[in-house]
Amino acid sequence: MEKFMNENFLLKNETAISLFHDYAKEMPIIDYHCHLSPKEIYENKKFKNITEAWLYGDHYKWRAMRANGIPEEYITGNASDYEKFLAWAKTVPMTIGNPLYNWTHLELQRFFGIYETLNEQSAPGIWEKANALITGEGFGARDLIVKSNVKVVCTTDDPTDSLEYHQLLKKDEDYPVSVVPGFRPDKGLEINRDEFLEWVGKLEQASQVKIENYKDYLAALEVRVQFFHLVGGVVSDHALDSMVYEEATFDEVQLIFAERLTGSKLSLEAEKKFKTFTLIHLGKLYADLGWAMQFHINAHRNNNTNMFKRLGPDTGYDSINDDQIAKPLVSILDSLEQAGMLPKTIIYSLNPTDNYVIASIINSFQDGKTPGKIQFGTAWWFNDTKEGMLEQMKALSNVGLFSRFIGMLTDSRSFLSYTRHEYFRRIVCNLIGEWVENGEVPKDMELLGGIVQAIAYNNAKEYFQFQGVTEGTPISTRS
Ligand SMILES: O=C(O)[C@@H](O)[C@H](O)[C@H](O)C(=O)CO
Repeated sequence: MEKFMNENFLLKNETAISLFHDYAKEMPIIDYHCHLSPKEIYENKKFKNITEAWLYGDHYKWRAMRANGIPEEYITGNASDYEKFLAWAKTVPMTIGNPLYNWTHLELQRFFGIYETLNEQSAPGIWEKANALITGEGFGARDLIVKSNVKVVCTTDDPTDSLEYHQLLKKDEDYPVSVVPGFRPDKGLEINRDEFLEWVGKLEQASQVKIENYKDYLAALEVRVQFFHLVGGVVSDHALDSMVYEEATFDEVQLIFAERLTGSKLSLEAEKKFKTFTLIHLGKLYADLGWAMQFHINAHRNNNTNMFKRLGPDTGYDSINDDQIAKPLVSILDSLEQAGMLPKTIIYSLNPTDNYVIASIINSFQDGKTPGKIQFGTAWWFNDTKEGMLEQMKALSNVGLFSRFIGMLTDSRSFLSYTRHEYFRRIVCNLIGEWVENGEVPKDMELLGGIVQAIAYNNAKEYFQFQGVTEGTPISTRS
C-alpha cells in the first residue's frame, strides 16, 4: 500500500516518477487566470492566522463545509477564526475523494512542513504550528507567490478598474513576479442586468469618453483595452454562461443600445445581438494587440437566491449549466476568422460533456503559425479534479495536440493554492508515464521531458508573451 501523499504521490510507474521529479517539479509557474487581489499582493498582506489565508474566500471549502452540515456561522458568519478552522478540520476527513483533501494536505506539507492529516484531533496542534509560521516572516502574500516559484500572476479585473496596484507593482523592479491585469468585461456584455446602466457610467468615468450611443460605448471599451495593455495586460476573459450567437449589424445594435439607455430591458434576441456584435468587436481588438481571449462557458451561477442576496456571487452556490455550445461557439470563432481577426483563444466549458466538442472545434481554427493558437482550456472549477483533468487531457490528446497545451491555472482566491500546479503536473506525468509503460509511446525521456516542461510552463510562456518573462525554452520540435 502506498504511504499517504508521499514524494511519488499520484505517480504510478518509473517513467512518471522520473518525468515529475526530473522535469516537471522545478518548473516555474505562470498563473494566467486567478482571482487574487492585486492590492493584497502589492501590500504583501500578512495573514493573522491560517483561517484568514485558507477560509476567508475559498468557496470550494465553503461548499464542502455546508455539505458536511456545518452551520453558515462557522463558514462565512460570525464565529471566531479558530471555530471556523475547527469546523474545516472536522470537514476535511469527510472530503476524501475530493481534491480538497489532497490540496489541503499538499498546502500543509509544502508551506508549513506539516505532514499530519488534518482532523478534529490534530486541529489544535496544526493551528498552533501553522499560525506560528504564517504570522512570521516570509508568509506575506508576495512571499507565498515567490515561494511557489510563480513568475506571472494574471488577475481578473473589471474594465473600469484603476489598475492602481498593478501599476505600483510594475514599478517595483525588485519583485521578481509580473502581476498583470486580466480584462474581464462581463458587466459590459450583460446588458439586461439591472446594474448595466450604472456600469456604463463607471465606464464613462474610467475612459473619459462620453457615452451617448453605441459607437461611444465601443470607443470607451477600446480606451480601457488600450489602458490594460499599457499596464501589461495581454489576456481577456469572458464568462459566457450561455454561449450565444445572433447575426447583427452595427445599425441594429446601435438601436438596441439606444433602447437600453432609456432604461428599458431588451428582448432575448436583442440581448443576443448586442452580445454577439460586442464580443466580436472586442475579439478584433484583442487580435490587434496580440492578446489571448478566454471563454468560460456553461456555468450556472448563483443558484440559491436567498444566499445570493446574503453573500453575493462566487460564494459556493454555482453549478454546471447544460446549454448546447457548438453552433454559437463556432459562429463566433468563424466570424472572427473570416475577418482575419481571430485572436489566440482559450475555451473552457464547465460541462465536461463539452470536452470533445471543444477539443474538436479548436482544430478548425488553428492557423499554422502559432502552435496551439486555439486552446482547450484546462479542467475548470468542478472539473478541477483528478478525473476531470484526466478527461480533459484525454479528450485533448485524442483529437488534438496535448503537447501544445498551455496547462494549469489556479483560478483561486487563496495565496496557498499554488500546490494545485503540483497536483496537475503529477497527473500529467502519470498519464504520459502510463502511455510509455503500456508501450504506446517510446521512452524518449528527452522528448517526453520537453513536453512535460512545455505543458508545465514553456508553452504558456511562449503563448502569452507576458512582459518581462524570460525564463524557459520553447518545446523542441524534432526535424
Ligand atoms: O472565473 C470565473 O468565473 C470562475 O472561475 C469563478 O470565479 C469561480 O468562482 C471560481 O473561482 C471557480 O474556480
